[in-house]
This record gives sequence, structure tokens and C-alpha cells, in this order.
Amino acid sequence: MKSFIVEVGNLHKSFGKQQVLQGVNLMVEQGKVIGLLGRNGAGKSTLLECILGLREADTGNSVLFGRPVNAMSEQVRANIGYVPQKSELFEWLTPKQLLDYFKALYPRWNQAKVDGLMQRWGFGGEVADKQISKLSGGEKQRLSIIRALAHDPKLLVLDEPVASLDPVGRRDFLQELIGDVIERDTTVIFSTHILSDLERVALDVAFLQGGKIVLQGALDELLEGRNLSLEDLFVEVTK
Ligand SMILES: Nc1ncnc2c1ncn2[C@@H]1O[C@H](COP(=O)(O)OP(=O)(O)OP(=O)(O)O)[C@@H](O)[C@H]1O
Repeated sequence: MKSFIVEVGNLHKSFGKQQVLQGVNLMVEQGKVIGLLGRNGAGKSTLLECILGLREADTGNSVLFGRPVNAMSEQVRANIGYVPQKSELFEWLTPKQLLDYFKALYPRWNQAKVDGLMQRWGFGGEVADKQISKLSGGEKQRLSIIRALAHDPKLLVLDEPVASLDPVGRRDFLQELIGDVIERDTTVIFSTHILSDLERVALDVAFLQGGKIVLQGALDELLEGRNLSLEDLFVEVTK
């Protein structure tokens, strides 16, 4: 039996009077790819941040790799890759400098993979030496993804990773992701509003609505017998 990489129990988070997460439970097995869906403002980013311990929950717990997120060693933390919704790259560096900086931080850094992605994802020429602040939104997002994949993480958490990518960029990214999952049994949680992408990669989906995961399961099983498209299901579940 495979182990659970992510175990989230009864997570609550409010901002002032606004209760955003109201008892989220979410279990993710090793090697699963889960698409996290929900309306704008449903709390997807908040949930992903709480799962990773980047934002403190009010109550409840997040356990990653069998360890509470707030008591994780650096070694365990190095198994995680994260692409935030808004990339927080060091804007004054160049892409090359940024990747060299992170390379020094991670014991398991796959330089061959980085070199390949840089070539294929548009950083082969002078863009690699341009200041990050001057890159386009899509270029920054690609760089953020390269950074997150570079250390071969066992858990990848992606918050709308493809929102600024063009169709070719989205396809390249999804191929890379699928390759990673197949080769390395990577566990992936990613939020997106692009349902067609989700249908291409996510085998499982989880719907966040009213501060809770209201539906989670294998995409084909959820759609089977309902005679619905994923878009129909989204509308129905998030009403
Ligand atoms: N730091 C904060 N302070 C106050 N309110 C916040 C803060 N961060 C998020 N919120 C609120 O919490 C709610 C959930 O926000 P969140 O960004 O998690 O939603 P989301 O599901 O990721 O949305 P989207 O699909 O639009 O990206 C929103 O109503 C937002 O205004």
C-alpha cells in the first residue's frame, strides 16, 4: 500500500471575520496528481499555503511525509517544490543567477534537467542574462516552474502554475509534469481554472467550496454515470 504524502485534518483559517477554511480534510497518496478546484476566493491559495506551513492555520494540522509541517527538518523540506500564484523571484537577479543561488541551497539539484528546460523553455539565449524584473509574466512563470522542478521534488505544490503561459508553454509544462510523475512517482497538488489542462493530467480532483473539500475523487469516476462535463460538474458543485 502506498503511503500518504499529505494529510490535512480539520484545517481552519480566518482573515478577520472572514472564515476562509472551515474544516478542510484532504489526504493525498504518493504518486497522485490532484487538481484543486474552486471559485475565485474559495481559499485555494490559502489552503496550499497552510498545507506547506507558509501560512499559519488557526486550528487543524498539516502532516507532510509523515511529519507535522511546523516540525519538518530542512532535509524533508528539500523534498518539496512550490510554485506560488504570484512568483516571488528575486527580481534584481538574472534567471541564471537565480538558479545558481538555489542550486547552492539544495543537496539534490538536477543541473541536466535545468539546462534542458532552460533551452526548451526560451532561456537559451540572452533572456537567461536579463534582469528578472524585465521578463514578461509568462517568462517569470516558466522560470518559477523550472526552479520548482530543479531539485526533483517528491511533492510538488502548484498554485495556478499555467495561468500566464501560452498554449505551447502550457503543453510543454504538462508534458514535463506527467514525465516527472511517471518517472519519479512525484505527488502533485495543483490549482487551476483551466479545466481542459486538468483533464489532461489530473487523475483526481478536489473541490473547495464553503471552506471545505466538498467532493474528492477520481475524475473519470466522478464524471461517469453523471453525463456531465467537468465544467458542468464544477458549476454544480460550486453553486
Ligand atoms: N492576507 C489576507 N488578508 C485578508 N484576506 C485574505 C488574505 N489572503 C486571502 N484573503 C481572502 O481570503 C479569501 C480566499 O483567498 P484565496 O487567495 O485563498 O482564494 P483562491 O481560491 O486562491 O482565489 P483565486 O481563484 O481567485 O486565486 C479571499 O476572499 C481573499 O480576499
